[in-house]
Amino acid sequence: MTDDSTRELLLSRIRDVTDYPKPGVMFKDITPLLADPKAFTVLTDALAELAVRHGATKIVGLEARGFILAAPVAVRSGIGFIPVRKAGKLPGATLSQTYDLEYGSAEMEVHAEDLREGDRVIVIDDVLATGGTAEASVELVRRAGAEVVAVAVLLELGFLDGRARLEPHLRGVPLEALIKV
Ligand SMILES: O=P(O)(O)OC[C@H]1O[C@H](OP(=O)(O)OP(=O)(O)O)[C@H](O)[C@@H]1O
Ligand SMILES: Nc1ncnc2[nH]cnc12
Repeated sequence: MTDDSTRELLLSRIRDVTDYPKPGVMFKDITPLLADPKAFTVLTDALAELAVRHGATKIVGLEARGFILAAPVAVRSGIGFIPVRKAGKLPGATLSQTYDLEYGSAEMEVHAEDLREGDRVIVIDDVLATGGTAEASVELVRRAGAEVVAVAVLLELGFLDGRARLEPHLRGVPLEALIKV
């Protein structure tokens, strides 16, 4: 469980950048958190605890910031890491999914052989904004035959209503946000 002091520490290490990458966007920059080993460790431990609590057998991280968070969680929890990459970066046979996000649209891919029926996947990312990225990742994991047991993010941007968009697609799967603004 994430207590108030943990949430306060994590939130204090996220920097607001106005009008980035486009006018009107309040960008939540996690680089100060990554540069603070105590905060990064607290974050890794909290996400690893979620992975274990939900009985995950695979950790899916979303390129690029999701990789930074999910990789140490995989090591900490002893669970395998599966990268979901932006299109065109994976060398093997892939499944792909297009999606919209707060400031654009994109396509994500996963190696088809990395996920299969029986796998219990926790999807990890840094930010839930409009929910488009998370929705696409859930779809991708399910198309690969695996089960999504949780979606976990560091920060939920409540004012963008991503949770409401995502919930019908989650079909009861918990969306865990360590902090919400
Ligand atoms: O909820 P959404 O509106 O879909 O937005 C959330 C996504 O946006 C950011 O990724 P981005 O594609 O900017 O890429 P990056 O991780 O490579 O910086 C962030 O890391 C999430 O993956
Ligand atoms: N406002 C935001 N800050 C950081 N990452 C994001 N991804 C989508 N919207 C974002």
